[in-house]
Amino acid sequence: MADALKIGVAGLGTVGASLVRIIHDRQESLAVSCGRAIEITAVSARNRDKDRGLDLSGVTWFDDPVTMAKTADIDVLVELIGGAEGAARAAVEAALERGLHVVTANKALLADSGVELAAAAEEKGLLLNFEAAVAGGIPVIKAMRESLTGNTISRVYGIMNGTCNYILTRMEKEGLSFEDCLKEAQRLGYAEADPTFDIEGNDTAHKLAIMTALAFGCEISCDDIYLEGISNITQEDIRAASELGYRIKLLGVAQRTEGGIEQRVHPTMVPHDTVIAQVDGVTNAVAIESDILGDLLMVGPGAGGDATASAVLGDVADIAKSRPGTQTVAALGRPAKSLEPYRRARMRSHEGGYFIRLRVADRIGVIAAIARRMADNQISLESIVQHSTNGSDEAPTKTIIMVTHATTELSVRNAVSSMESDGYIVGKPQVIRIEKP
Ligand SMILES: NC(=O)C1=CN([C@@H]2O[C@H](COP(=O)(O)OP(=O)(O)OC[C@H]3O[C@@H](n4cnc5c(N)ncnc54)[C@H](O)[C@@H]3O)[C@@H](O)[C@H]2O)C=CC1
Ligand SMILES: N[C@@H](CC=O)C(=O)O
Ligand code: NA
Repeated sequence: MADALKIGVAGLGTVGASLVRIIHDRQESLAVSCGRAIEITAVSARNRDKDRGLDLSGVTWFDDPVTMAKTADIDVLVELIGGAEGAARAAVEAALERGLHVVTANKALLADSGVELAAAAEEKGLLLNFEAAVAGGIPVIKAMRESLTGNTISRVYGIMNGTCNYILTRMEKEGLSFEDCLKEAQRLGYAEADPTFDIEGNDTAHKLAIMTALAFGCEISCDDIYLEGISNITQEDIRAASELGYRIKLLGVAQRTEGGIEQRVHPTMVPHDTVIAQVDGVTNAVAIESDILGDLLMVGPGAGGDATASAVLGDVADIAKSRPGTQTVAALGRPAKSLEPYRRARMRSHEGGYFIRLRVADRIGVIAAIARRMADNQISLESIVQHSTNGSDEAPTKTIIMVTHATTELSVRNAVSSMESDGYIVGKPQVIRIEKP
């Protein structure tokens, strides 16, 4: 049997601790599958004294992951710290500089610097593997960068954040509050260290940016993503969606349009009878539409220690099975130098259906005024429903819920802003895009 593959694990939190435990428990079967043993020879985390229930005997401890990357007796750095800057980035850069393969689950880092890191790895014939960075345990990166080679991809979309899907599911099914669901997602190890990244959509944007580069062969451009999170989704929206035959999901969508590549992350209404609408809890789903294969939908665990560690382990195993000089899988599916510049399609040109919920003053002529503003902007309505009077006796209000036929983002923005200027709207209008799989 070949020499053991020596790995150094930086970060022993939710994912790192699961990975160490799994490798320890499955040493023999891994050695058989990979044709060589996988040995953890070094680890680094913030707190050496914390009891993680791990057997770290014979493993060298480093307080500083960068020192580990530069000096430890390892072939692979596994970075499970997180964050686009700081220790995670410095450790990955140091590892590549030193000629070590890298496995990371860090989508924030890849969304920020994936192209540079991919180029650095390729220059040295190293593997930069990051299956866990998108949709946790689901093998979407492997599918995109290997299995779909030769396909022209027209759209990639999906539920890519377990925390948000968990929150939306429990709010809908159990009527729980947003805050309680988020706390539970944190307790279960699904959320990011800063959960705003989850609920405001940044984490989905990081993942989408990586998927866009793989799908369309372009540079990663996370800053160009239209971004809306789920923090202003209310029980009222969830109920209204359900009455109309939809469920609300936080989707990341990247699609080729005449104007360029459209990238957007926002709460989305998906028809109740579609597979993606039925994906609940921490489960993720990624749909890839391509010309040779057709439509592919991958569904599975999107977050959590073991599910994520499974993807990390798969990446490590790929390195164990590879042989020096045969590292041919480019990190972003094609040589980093051949990636095209990202050409952004403007969000205002986005076409689709819209759900619009308005609270309006309950007075004569308001419905007619709303209908006029929609017509002024060439928006055709699929349905308009007026809900019972609310507000106070002195200032009664009612809720209007509209679903539009396909229109443009610009038309909807203009219509809503005209209605706001008309002066009968109370509070902030809610606008949710509809996606038809
Ligand atoms: N938790 C999940 O379900 C998933 C997480 N990820 C990604 O995996 C990575 C790790 O996530 P978690 O395990 O959830 O995070 P975590 O917060 O549970 O663990 C982070 C670990 O990094 C260590 N660390 C932080 N700063 C350090 C420093 N300066 N030096 C040395 N160690 C340091 C901490 O001590 C801790 O052991 C992140 O990039 C995250 O986005 C990806 C997919 C799923
Ligand atoms: N916080 C992320 C973890 C996995 O990427 C999520 O909830 O999906
Ligand atoms: Na994955």
